[in-house]
Amino acid sequence: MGAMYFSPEENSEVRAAERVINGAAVTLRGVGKTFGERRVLKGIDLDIRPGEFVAIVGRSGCGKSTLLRLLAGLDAASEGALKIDGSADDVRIMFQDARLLPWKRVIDNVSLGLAPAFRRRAREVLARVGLADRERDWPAQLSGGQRQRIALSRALVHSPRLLLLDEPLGALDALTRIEMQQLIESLWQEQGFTAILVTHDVQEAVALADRVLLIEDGAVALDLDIRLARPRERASTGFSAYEARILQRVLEAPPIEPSATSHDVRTSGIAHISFAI
Ligand SMILES: Nc1ncnc2c1ncn2[C@@H]1O[C@H](COP(=O)(O)OP(=O)(O)OP(=O)(O)O)[C@@H](O)[C@H]1O
Repeated sequence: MGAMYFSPEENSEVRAAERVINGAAVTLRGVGKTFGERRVLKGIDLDIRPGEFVAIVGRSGCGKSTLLRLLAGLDAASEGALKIDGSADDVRIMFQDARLLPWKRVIDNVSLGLAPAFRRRAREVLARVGLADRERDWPAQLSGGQRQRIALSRALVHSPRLLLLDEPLGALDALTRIEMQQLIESLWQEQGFTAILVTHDVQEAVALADRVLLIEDGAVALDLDIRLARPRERASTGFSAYEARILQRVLEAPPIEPSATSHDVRTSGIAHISFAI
């Protein structure tokens, strides 16, 4: 039998089928969030498949972090239902700042909350992110990029089924950022978790995500599948076309008025979050 050739789209689907899928499914129905008079998120319906990599983009203040906080269970929705197929312990979140404990060594930061028997696992994860030799260091002895690798290790040591990433690479220089993107992509491919990444960087969204969501005026204004083979070639025409399309759509949206308030929320339903085992 001759060799089989796949178009980039088909190739991407074949690779997805080969991946270990260990991720949690996420379902949102009519999810909204109101702060005082301001209705930040309105009636969001969303189905995220196990193992999917979703990027969320949108103008500053559109509600990206709010949505992630609801998914992490750090905040409660004001309306609607949010369901994550797994337990609360299956969900981990990573922020722009590493939030390491300065008085604990690297290894102790990574194994925080773990029984001593799991220290070996912490060492394995540190080795995987390339920092095995820094386990006895204090966080202050590390660079920003290294600290984010530690934060990533601290999330991964728990083998999450849903990893939430809130602009985790926002403070890094361009080169470190690309290296970290590659690391996150390969860890996601190896471990099969569902990933939801909030980012201001449309190129980062296209480089990493199966699907890019644009939040605008509190709702999902664009839900776009990225059908490009991995690893993605940033200089390719297909890549640039996706990037241009998303960027153009973001720029079409009117800037968010800081004073904009709205809408009567008194009729909204009861907030609900549940984890199905
Ligand atoms: N705890 C809070 N109390 C009151 N208002 C809040 C709170 N958290 C967020 N908001 C408001 O909700 C809106 C959305 O904020 P959010 O942080 O989700 O935006 P974002 O899209 O992540 O912005 P950025 O890209 O700038 O980080 C903003 O108007 C913000 O002021």
